[in-house]
Amino acid sequence: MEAKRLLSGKEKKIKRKEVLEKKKAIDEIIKKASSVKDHLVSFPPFCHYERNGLSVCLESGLGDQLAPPVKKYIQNLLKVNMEGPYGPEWQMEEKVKRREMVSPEAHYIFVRQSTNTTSNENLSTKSEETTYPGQTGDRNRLVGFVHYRFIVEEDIPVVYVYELQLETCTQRKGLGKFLMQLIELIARKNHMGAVMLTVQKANVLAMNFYTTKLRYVISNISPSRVDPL
Ligand SMILES: CC(=O)SCCNC(=O)CCNC(=O)[C@H](O)C(C)(C)COP(=O)(O)OP(=O)(O)OC[C@H]1O[C@@H](n2cnc3c(N)ncnc32)[C@H](O)[C@@H]1OP(=O)(O)O
Repeated sequence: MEAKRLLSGKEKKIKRKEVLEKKKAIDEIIKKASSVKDHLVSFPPFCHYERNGLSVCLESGLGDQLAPPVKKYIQNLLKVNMEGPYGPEWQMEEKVKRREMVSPEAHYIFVRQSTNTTSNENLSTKSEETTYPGQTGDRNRLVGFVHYRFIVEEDIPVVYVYELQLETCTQRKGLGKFLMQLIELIARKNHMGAVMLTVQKANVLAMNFYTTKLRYVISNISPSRVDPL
């Protein structure tokens, strides 16, 4: 049996007030989290990652404060990593990503590898192979980044991971998992209800990383639930 009772004018007013108060509280949470310039400060053990032959340090950044060589680096790494999975859609997507990159809402965690921490000749060869524009000769060269934002999805404040991008030489060394753990800690500390992200179905390795390794589940509002093709 389906039953319902229409609300009186007074009840409707109370309900509307409750909804507005909830929205205001969520907006405040987002505003507060977004106003923090450097989320890494709260998690000192996450400033360095030394495992599996990898030695890197992390630093924070903001979309509207990126230096030109860093912007170039981001664009280039995105092209290297994402042109394949996006296929013919890449040209359009690249323009979208360029706009997203510099948004004042964009928070970044940059991964830098100190080139003089290794005496390994192979690594210096590798860094030559993967030299990206704007960082030739840089002693602490960039090797990856996370772009995340604090937004509201389905009335819930969430950390949305726009990009997690690592250079090939730093992949499969646990760094991606480490960065996502940091994002989850940032989410919890800032009272977010979830961590969300979008992965192209064609990006099989990343799908596997999020769903199998990190046990992320497909959201009810995912386009893939509406259009499973
Ligand atoms: C929201 C988004 O940003 S979607 C786009 C994600 N980014 C990309 O696709 C860019 C290219 N890829 C990358 O930058 C990285 O490989 C990431 C972010 C996908 C994963 O980060 P990594 O540091 O490589 O992952 P990490 O080492 O922590 O975990 C690896 C696990 O992910 C899966 N995985 C990652 N790379 C691979 C691979 N090349 N082949 C098979 N499985 C892989 C496996 O389950 C693997 O577990 P295992 O090594 O124990 O077998």
